[in-house]
Amino acid sequence: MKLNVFNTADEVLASLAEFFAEKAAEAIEKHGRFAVALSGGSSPKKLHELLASEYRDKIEWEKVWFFFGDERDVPLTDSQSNYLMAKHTLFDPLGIDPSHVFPVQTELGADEAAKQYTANLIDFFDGQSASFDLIILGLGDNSHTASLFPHTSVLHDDSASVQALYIDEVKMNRITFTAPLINNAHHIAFLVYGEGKAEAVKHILEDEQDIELYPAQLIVETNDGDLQWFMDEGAAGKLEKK
Ligand SMILES: O=C(O)[C@H](O)[C@@H](O)[C@H](O)[C@H](O)COP(=O)(O)O
Repeated sequence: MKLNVFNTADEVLASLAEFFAEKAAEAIEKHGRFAVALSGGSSPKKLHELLASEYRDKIEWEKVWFFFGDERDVPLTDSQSNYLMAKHTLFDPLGIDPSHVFPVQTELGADEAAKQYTANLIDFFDGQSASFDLIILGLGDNSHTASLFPHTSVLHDDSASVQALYIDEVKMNRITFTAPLINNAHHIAFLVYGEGKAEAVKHILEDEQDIELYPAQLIVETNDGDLQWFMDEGAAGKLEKK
């Protein structure tokens, strides 16, 4: 696992954008496509905007396939939709072919949408266990990532799949990759900036193992995958070891 700590959020975003481009080039070179699962929330917005501007001509976007590590159970036209955020900040500015984007079909209802997404992944990965070239993750100040929230049943799901569940903390259904599905990726990148995340970062990286309290501890490097953190000094501020 590698910690990349920068002075400012802009430097964090620039570094992750470059990492995205490098992994895209490697994957396209190796197997002709780049499959990436995006994170929701607000942190990735500026990353998307950077990719859509500075990297417009530096990545073979027609060979990139987009998925979502989690989604809120809202219409895809709802301002809370992770898909809609990515559409506005990345897909539309780059003119991404909609057939290269896999929204969670929330119009089916959360349970059916999760089942359908799991089936979509099996199909996309030709019946093999889904192994994304890159999964981008955020970190909530309560130590959740994707929609793996504290004290929820999905934390104990050892299937590499997509699950739907009601999250009391946010009073809504969420659809989420399980930890094994995330951990099966070749590259996992946490994008975390701001002092508000410092406590959660310390819990994940330095405190005792307690996945019920700190679900992002579930995200680990596996044999052929690498895990990197892209943080600013604010988010890393409570770490003893940097
Ligand atoms: O759907 C979501 O909300 C995200 O996938 C979630 O896991 C997010 O990454 C964290 O909550 C951090 O969100 P911010 O980037 O807005 O702080």
